[in-house]
Amino acid sequence: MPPKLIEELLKLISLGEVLNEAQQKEMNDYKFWKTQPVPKFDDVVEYNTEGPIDSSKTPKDIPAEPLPLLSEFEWSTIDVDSKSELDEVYELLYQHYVEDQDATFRFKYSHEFFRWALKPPGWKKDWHVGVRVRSSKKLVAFIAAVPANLKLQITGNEIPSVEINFLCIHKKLRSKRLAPVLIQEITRRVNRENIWQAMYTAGIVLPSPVTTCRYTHRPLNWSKLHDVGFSHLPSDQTKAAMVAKYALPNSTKTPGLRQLEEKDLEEVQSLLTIFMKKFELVQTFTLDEMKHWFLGGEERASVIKSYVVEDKNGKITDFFSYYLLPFTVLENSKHDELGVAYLYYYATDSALGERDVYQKRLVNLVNDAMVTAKEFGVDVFNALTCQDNSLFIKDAKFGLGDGMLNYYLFNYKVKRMSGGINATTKEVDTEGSGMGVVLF
Ligand SMILES: CCCCCCCCCCCCCC(=O)SCCNC(=O)CCNC(=O)[C@H](O)C(C)(C)COP(=O)(O)OP(=O)(O)OC[C@H]1O[C@@H](n2cnc3c(N)ncnc32)[C@H](O)[C@@H]1OP(=O)(O)O
Repeated sequence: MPPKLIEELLKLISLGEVLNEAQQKEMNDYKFWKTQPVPKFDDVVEYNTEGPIDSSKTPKDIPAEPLPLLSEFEWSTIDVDSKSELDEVYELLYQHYVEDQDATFRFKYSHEFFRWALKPPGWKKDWHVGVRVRSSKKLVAFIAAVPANLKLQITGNEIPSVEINFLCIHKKLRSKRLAPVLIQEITRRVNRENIWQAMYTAGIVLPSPVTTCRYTHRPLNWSKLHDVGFSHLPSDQTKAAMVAKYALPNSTKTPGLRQLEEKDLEEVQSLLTIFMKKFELVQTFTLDEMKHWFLGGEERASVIKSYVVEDKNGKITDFFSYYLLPFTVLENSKHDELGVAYLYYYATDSALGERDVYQKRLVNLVNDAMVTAKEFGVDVFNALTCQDNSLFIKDAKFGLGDGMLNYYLFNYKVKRMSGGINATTKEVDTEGSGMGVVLF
């Protein structure tokens, strides 16, 4: 049984889960969402009916002026190159973003993380949208969009899109219908750039998920997780047995494993493109985007770690990446930070061969990823059940969390796909998933 408090950690990671709105409303009760171009819960979509929901508009039809706000508030485009403005976003998210029930853990965003997450190639300042109190200038709400190209593998349809993230409203301004205003304003700003589709994830159920994935976690430093109070000792176990269970080798096992370098990008792009054919919905990457997302861009952000396996002939056969986003631990005498890694994109040419060999390869790669992650102070390694993660989750000793993450597309209907879990039991489905996109 995964320890109770690790479950809470997973809830925390599952954005929005803490809102306790798991109870699904009827479509008609979604006063805002029922007015938006999103599929209804009972819409049945087949491959031949996939496509935009509303394709009637051009940028000329979109108002040039921002949506009206109540007079005490004003729109404020955030300059993420400004340290003081990033500090304000940090402060807002730190105090008001997602937290566990006891408010013991909080995301510890760094400026570097924000710049990596908010400034990929094609980023627009206009898409980092804040709301301030007019009189005090205090930042009280935020939402962000970044460009992303999505592709449906079965139909071959490409969808120029944005990914929406970091929607956050000050706790004192909740339930005042400000979220729909933020969402409509970011939609307006994106539409002005002739982009009509978006992808986003949330713990809560909205009309209508493309798929639902589950969080899983793998303790790397069981003792520390126990120290900070969210890893309970099962009654039939000893501490030593738990530490031994999660012990990892000191060094990686796969011959030829090394950090990704800029010279590898083209080869990794080809490997990733072939590997991604396994999934139904994927993100495609230009070389510039690969440099940003996997090497940390010009700044070489250290929040993203990427590795490749180079065989004896100099060919790259495998690739994996994960990003680091620690938690601040409140009110603990021993530790004030928890290292957390999230599995990001990966690819392996073994996927083209026998399933057993592929599955074993994935387990080895993920174990190696975790060995490298220990060097960066990672205490717990998380993965969703998207991609082919369900093929290694059990063997690599990941525990199932109770946090669910729903994936959504705005203004595009697609056939629902597997999220790597059984729709009824929510247990891991060893057939893998159709979702190839990873958002953070
Ligand atoms: C083409 C370009 C398109 C671009 C846009 C694409 C869409 C992007 C969509 C956004 C993707 C974001 C991805 C992320 O960042 S997910 C992370 C969300 N953030 C958090 O969970 C942080 C903590 N919570 C908060 O800050 C607030 O509770 C938020 C801001 C979440 C809601 O504020 P508040 O609690 O004060 O509510 P309200 O009175 O203003 O508004 C109530 C309405 O808002 C609907 N609601 C509630 N939560 C969410 C949610 N997570 N996604 C979409 N809709 C949400 C809700 O169903 C209701 O509508 P309806 O039920 O009446 O219909």
